[in-house]
Amino acid sequence: MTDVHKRYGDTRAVDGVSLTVRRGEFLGLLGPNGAGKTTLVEIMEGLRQADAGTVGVLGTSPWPRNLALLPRIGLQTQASAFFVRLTAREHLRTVAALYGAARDAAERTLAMVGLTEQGDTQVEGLSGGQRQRLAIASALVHGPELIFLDEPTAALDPQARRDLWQVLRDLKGEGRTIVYTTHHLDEAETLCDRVAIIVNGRITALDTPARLVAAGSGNTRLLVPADRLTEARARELPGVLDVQVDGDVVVLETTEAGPLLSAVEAVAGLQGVRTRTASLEDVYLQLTATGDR
Ligand SMILES: Nc1ncnc2c1ncn2[C@@H]1O[C@H](COP(=O)(O)OP(=O)(O)OP(=O)(O)O)[C@@H](O)[C@H]1O
Repeated sequence: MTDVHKRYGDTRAVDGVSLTVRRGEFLGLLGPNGAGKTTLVEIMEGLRQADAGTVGVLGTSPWPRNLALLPRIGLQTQASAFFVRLTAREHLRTVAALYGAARDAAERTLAMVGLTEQGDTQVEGLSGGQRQRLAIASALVHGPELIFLDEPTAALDPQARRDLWQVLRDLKGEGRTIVYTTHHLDEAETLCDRVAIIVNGRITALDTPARLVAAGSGNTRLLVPADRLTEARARELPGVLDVQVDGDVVVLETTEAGPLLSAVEAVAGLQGVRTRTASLEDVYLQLTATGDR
């Protein structure tokens, strides 16, 4: 897409975005609530019309609504619709039939998202996380080339989240293209080939997680139990750039971890002290700190 704009009244939800997703790529869209991620994805999906700019999906235009694209893309949105009176299996078979997918596709996809045991449960009797997995299954059942997932792991418990990561890795391994939004930065760092950080309708960073982290702050953080070091005392230590109290730890930021560790050892001892190098979350917080929320 090139120079895409979308306004709602005075709100510039998408404000001049140019972005190319490569085939087989796993692209993460990150950004604060209201940054414009969903609007951007809905434009790519053909669910919303851009005010300006050009959009191409799998070599064709998604708007006006392009029926030929539907079998080739899979969508899971934050407001996925279900046939609530059907069982999970019946729901998925119905979706599979709508797309003309192979007969065994529903069963395979149920297993893929770990819902085989819930196959005979009515959709309205599924838990929030199970419904979310069914929504993901509905996006995948017809084997689409391009998959859009909007916060797919939001309602999932830690084990289900890890299981879905594996499903996503397998899909990528099959050569499928995945565009997904998430607020889990650890997840984006592990899964995505590239991430785009969106603030106020604009892409403020777009690169591999490793390069974004390397280009961000190279600072190291020392985490010291708060019962052993006060914030004021921490600020007096040599080489400390910043101090923050985060629950029961004092976080000291420095470029020179060695001398600071020695100073911390002298005043507080090293028991329970941890170090943490920069992560995608640190870069994200830096880039989004000045954005209006
Ligand atoms: N249908 C709409 N009508 C009016 N304003 C809208 C509409 N949809 C979104 N907006 C506004 O556009 C901006 C971008 O919203 P969008 O849902 O795209 O953000 P998002 O990044 O997906 O947020 P979240 O992380 O909360 O899902 C917000 O300010 C939102 O209030």
